Amino acid sequence: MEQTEVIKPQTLDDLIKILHQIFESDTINIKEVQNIMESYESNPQEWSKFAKFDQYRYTRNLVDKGNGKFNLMILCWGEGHGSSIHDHTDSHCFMKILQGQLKETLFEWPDGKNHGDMVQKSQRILLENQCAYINDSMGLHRVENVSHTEVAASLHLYSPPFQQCQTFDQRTGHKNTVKMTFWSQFGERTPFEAKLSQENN
Ligand SMILES: N[C@@H](CS(=O)O)C(=O)O
Ligand SMILES: [Fe+2]
Repeated sequence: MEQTEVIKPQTLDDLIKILHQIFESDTINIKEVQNIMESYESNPQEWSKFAKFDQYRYTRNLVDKGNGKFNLMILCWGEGHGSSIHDHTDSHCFMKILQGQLKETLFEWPDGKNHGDMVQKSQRILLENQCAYINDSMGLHRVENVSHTEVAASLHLYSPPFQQCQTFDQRTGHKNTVKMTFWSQFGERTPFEAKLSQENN
């Protein structure tokens, strides 16, 4: 049996250091990354400087550029906030819950024949410290903070990094390409000029 080393990151900085080491290699082991992200015990003192919320939409806050190999970001979800159905531009997507809970709904890619509702594959609630994984071969997803009383925060790693994705209309399967924006980068609010003509997904 293959032996996977279990390294427990002690802090968020420690986790980032370990991720840099892992992604130096050209081949990555999905389970290994997922396990390491999961074994970091979320400590808000370590990440609150990145967690900036907006009243209306979930925010994407860049934490680390992973030497060009990955983007690590914290997404902040107010009560009732959710994403549209979207893909991940052929990248790996790891998503760890830092605070609260998120509902993830998986959908099949529309096949262009059915013009009705998109086909839902599964649904689950992700709990604090859990780390989910998705890529385009597994389908599309929508993520939601369904709580009316609690906010949520999640740590996302995308490799390779990407700046746009496709969003899908649940009722028709029609798609749009959208640019993705950072609400903040390294703890600083993104200046207005840099955000012009960008949207959230
Ligand atoms: N993939 C989405 C967040 S999520 O709904 O998985 C994003 O990066 O904005
Ligand atoms: Fe996503």
